[in-house]
Amino acid sequence: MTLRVAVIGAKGRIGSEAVKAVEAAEGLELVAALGRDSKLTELTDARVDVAVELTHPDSVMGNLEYCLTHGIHVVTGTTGWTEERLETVRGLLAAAPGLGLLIAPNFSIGAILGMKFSQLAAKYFESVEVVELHHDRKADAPSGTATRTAQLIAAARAEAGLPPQQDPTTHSLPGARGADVDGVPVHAVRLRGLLAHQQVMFGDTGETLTIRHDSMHHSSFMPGILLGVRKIADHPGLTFGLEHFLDL
Ligand SMILES: NC(=O)c1ccc[n+]([C@@H]2O[C@H](COP(=O)([O-])OP(=O)(O)OC[C@H]3O[C@@H](n4cnc5c(N)ncnc54)[C@H](O)[C@@H]3O)[C@@H](O)[C@H]2O)c1
Ligand SMILES: O=C(O)C1=N[C@H](C(=O)O)CCC1
Repeated sequence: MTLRVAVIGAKGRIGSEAVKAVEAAEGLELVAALGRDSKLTELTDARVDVAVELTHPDSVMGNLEYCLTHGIHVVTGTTGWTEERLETVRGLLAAAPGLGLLIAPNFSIGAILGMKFSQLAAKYFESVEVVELHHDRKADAPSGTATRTAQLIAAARAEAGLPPQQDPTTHSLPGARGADVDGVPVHAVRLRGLLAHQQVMFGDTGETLTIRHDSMHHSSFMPGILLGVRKIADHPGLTFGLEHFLDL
């Protein structure tokens, strides 16, 4: 059966790459490509099965609400997730049994493995800091990937009974020690020429371990998006993280 797919945010950096990927994919048909000025009714008019949502933290909630109240599964990579927003989408999904929503902070397989390796390493090191580096047009900071990585590390540390990290710094400019995500410092670099990069730095007595991932091109996200599109109908409810669709 051919899946009828839409891309919302089709003219954006990742959305335009997703349009090409869906068009080239076997078993998928691109039936709608929406930009900022498009009407969401185009989705229902085109009888879309799965919408790939790649827009902006200010737009994503409205798009998800339309899809989930009109019988359309969604795969989104848009960032800016908070517990409050997740509660809202859980409510929408509760009213739409059988529909699936995948929220993927990162679609790149390498980035997902980097998160997994960081989760594994977390309990063995006293210190950890996350540095994420992105292009200069990125809307949000820290990145969704870095936030998720820090949350996973913090949960693994807590589960292992590690105490909170100590920071003996007594003199610093505000922001110099990064943002605090569940006790893990996260530093965000924005630089023209970069795309999406992250290094997780662990330290303990006499050694460090750095887990680094680099996305050099938006094509790195496409296999993950296509996997999400193909699998989402079999995963009703909310799935947070593409790792749940991988055999990790
Ligand atoms: N999860 C991942 O792997 C991954 C990878 C790359 C980017 N992203 C995220 O995807 C989002 C988009 O990133 P980008 O670099 O492509 O940004 P971008 O600004 O290049 O593209 C976003 C596009 O969405 C459009 N848009 C905004 N509101 C819209 C709406 N209501 N309806 C339709 N279109 C709308 C904009 O006009 C723009 O063309 C960001 O949140 C980014 O962090 C996620
Ligand atoms: O380019 C972006 O913007 C990206 N956003 C995601 C994030 O915030 O983690 C994934 C990487 C690219």
